[in-house]
Amino acid sequence: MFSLLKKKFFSSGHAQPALPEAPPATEAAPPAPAEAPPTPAPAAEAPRQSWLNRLRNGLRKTGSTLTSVFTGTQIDETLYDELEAALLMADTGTQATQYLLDDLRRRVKAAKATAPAEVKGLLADAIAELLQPLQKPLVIGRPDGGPTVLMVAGVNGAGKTTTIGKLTWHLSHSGASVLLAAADTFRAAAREQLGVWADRNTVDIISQDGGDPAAVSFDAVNAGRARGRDVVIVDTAGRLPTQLHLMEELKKIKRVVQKADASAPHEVLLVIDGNTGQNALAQVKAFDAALTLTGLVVTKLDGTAKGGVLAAIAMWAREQRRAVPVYFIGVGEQLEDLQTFDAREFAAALLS
Ligand SMILES: Nc1nc2c(ncn2[C@@H]2O[C@H](COP(=O)(O)OP(=O)(O)OP(=O)(O)O)[C@@H](O)[C@H]2O)c(=O)[nH]1
Repeated sequence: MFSLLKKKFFSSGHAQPALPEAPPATEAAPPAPAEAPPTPAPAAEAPRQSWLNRLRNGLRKTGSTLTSVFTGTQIDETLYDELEAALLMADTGTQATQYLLDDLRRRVKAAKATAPAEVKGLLADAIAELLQPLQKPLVIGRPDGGPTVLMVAGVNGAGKTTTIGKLTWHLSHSGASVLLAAADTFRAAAREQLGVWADRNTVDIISQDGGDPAAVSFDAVNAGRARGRDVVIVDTAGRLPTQLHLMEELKKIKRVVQKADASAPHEVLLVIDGNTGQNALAQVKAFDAALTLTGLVVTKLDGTAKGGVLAAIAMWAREQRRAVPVYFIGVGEQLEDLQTFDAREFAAALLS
């Protein structure tokens, strides 16, 4: 699931996350490690095939309109027109739609395709190729042994905290020790929610009632280094890009994290709700302008009719001439519903 640099991560079996040291005043102590583990079977044991089935099911609403285009008998302008409408309906956006149609026409010509069913296969190839640059593993571990700091942002309800909880679980079971920072200092429920994930995973959490989110993040990075943690994950409060003061707060968190560790944050991740389609793309642009994102997590691809947004994001990243990988995608609320993004699997699931 991750590309883990440290040797110890490759050892067989699951390293137990280390117990935290005596907690400082601001820290909520994790419960006894005897606490029952969160949910079902470990991801490593969850067959990729079952995940692919869930992905296919999740994308059915998006895919059914697209695949219906290929039920005719001829490859003609009507087919391309219908495909254009279907791609736009799937929130692929005008640029990516035009790009895919042009690319598809070239592929159809080169393959001398004569049946719509062949065109469907060629479209899957075109989508997979467009999405390919989004596929990249998240690298955890630093040559100097310091913690990899992940800063996580997004609008309210996008799935940040849940994603962090799932990632923590996956990381812990890969042998990485994690420390969480509850940088939403204003909403008690948000801290509690992160605290539940910390409890479930038996990892320590730096949290503060009120106060400055940047200060909590600063403390967490220092604590992560002092305690030899492999990963520090900073959960920030949800915000809209239009809330300029809150976007300034995010920038400040990033700056202050940098003060605690000049090479951090090593990843600035935006969590987006795949169900929000083009709106999610607008969020990517706005958060990127404020923070320079290094990666994305797309949640709630279960039951969405807007799965084409990944193509729109790929097109945007292409224009930026920058890799902004989609490290993970989510198709549900269970631990194993968050998995790495694979361009070809996604394209195949979309058109299955
Ligand atoms: N169906 C589905 N639900 C999800 C997925 N990921 C997260 N959720 C749910 O989305 C809801 C919001 O998730 P949170 O993790 O609380 O979102 P957040 O971004 O931290 O929200 P704020 O703290 O308000 O900013 C929760 O009910 C999650 O269980 C997913 O992939 N699919």
